[in-house]
Amino acid sequence: MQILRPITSNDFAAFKQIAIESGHGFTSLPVDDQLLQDKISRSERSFSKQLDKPFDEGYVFVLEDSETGEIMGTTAIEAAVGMQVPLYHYHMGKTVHHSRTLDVYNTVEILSMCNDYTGCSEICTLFLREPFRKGLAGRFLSRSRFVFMADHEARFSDTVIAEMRGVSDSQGNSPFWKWLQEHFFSIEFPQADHLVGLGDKVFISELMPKYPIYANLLSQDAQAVIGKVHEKTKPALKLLEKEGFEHRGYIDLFDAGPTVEAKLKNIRTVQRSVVAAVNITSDVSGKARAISNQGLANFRATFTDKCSYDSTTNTLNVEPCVAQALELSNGDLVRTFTL
Ligand SMILES: CC(C)(COP(=O)(O)OP(=O)(O)OC[C@H]1O[C@@H](n2cnc3c(N)ncnc32)[C@H](O)[C@@H]1OP(=O)(O)O)[C@@H](O)C(=O)NCCC(=O)NCCSC(=O)CCC(=O)O
Repeated sequence: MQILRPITSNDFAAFKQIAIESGHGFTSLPVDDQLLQDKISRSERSFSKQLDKPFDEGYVFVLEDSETGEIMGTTAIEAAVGMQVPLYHYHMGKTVHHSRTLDVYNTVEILSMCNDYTGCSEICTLFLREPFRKGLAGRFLSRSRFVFMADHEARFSDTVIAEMRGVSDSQGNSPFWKWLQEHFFSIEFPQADHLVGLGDKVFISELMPKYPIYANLLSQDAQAVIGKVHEKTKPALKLLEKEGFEHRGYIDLFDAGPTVEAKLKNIRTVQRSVVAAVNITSDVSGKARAISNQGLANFRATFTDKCSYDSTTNTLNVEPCVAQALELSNGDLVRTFTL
């Protein structure tokens, strides 16, 4: 079975392998042993903290094949972003240049730097290793975060964002960054991206243009990637759009990838999942469902067709192997949704 659970220090080697595979532009997973270890320790502390509101917790999950022990992928949730180190975005607005005398009316797009998403929760670090990108695993990995958030609502903000990886090539060249580099910075995109991944963002406030930028003054190549995602990130965006996430004009400072947002309570998986009592029984089969045990440090979730939901009794019938994998006993409550 494929089990989603909190990361532990034993997962370090697999986590590092995922950081290597994720490549350039995947800011939240730099290949840096100390940083990856720190992320794991911070996650372990976050899962065990007693809290009634979010601050700077970071929850990291891994998807494990319980038969082989192989780690298939990872994902994470930041409880509240920008609280320790400022979180910057460009917001795309419009300004109108109008001359009645000359009968000229031009609408120009303006990029203004802001910290508008400070305090929001962020889903991030979604990565399923290439051999496993088939079937329902990717969908499960993305959507399961929302059931965790629904079950531990007080730990998160009511607004959830996702910063989508923007366009860059296999060498890590980003057309948007190239323009910024030429005019304001002298370092390469992978180095800037790496510094941000390490949390070292001071250089942004030191070197970033201080005034709003007219988008039409950027190079054509830079303009073309504003609000666009990396080819490999299109499935991740599609999954979020199906959940109701929207792009409201915020983009990443460096690669111009879109940041999308949704209210936690409006996310489709939150709305459509149900909390049901478990009935452990043999020979059950039905539509594939995701099931979580609603735990915190002992959070476990899986997806299976060895289950069936009875809406009249609000009961989820599951086979013993499913109950065992999720550490469930008869009558325990689970959150479940159809995949
Ligand atoms: C994102 C995942 C985990 C998704 O897994 P899979 O690729 O197996 O998913 P899938 O079920 O095959 O595809 C999901 C949905 O995307 C659609 N889809 C597939 N390819 C597409 C394309 N090129 N353009 C548009 N849509 C596409 C599928 O039809 C499906 O929609 P239907 O359901 O309608 O059939 C994976 O692709 C991955 O690891 N990608 C590389 C890493 C990455 O870039 N991660 C995001 C970084 S940005 C980030 O982490 C923040 C965002 C976040 O955390 O969610």
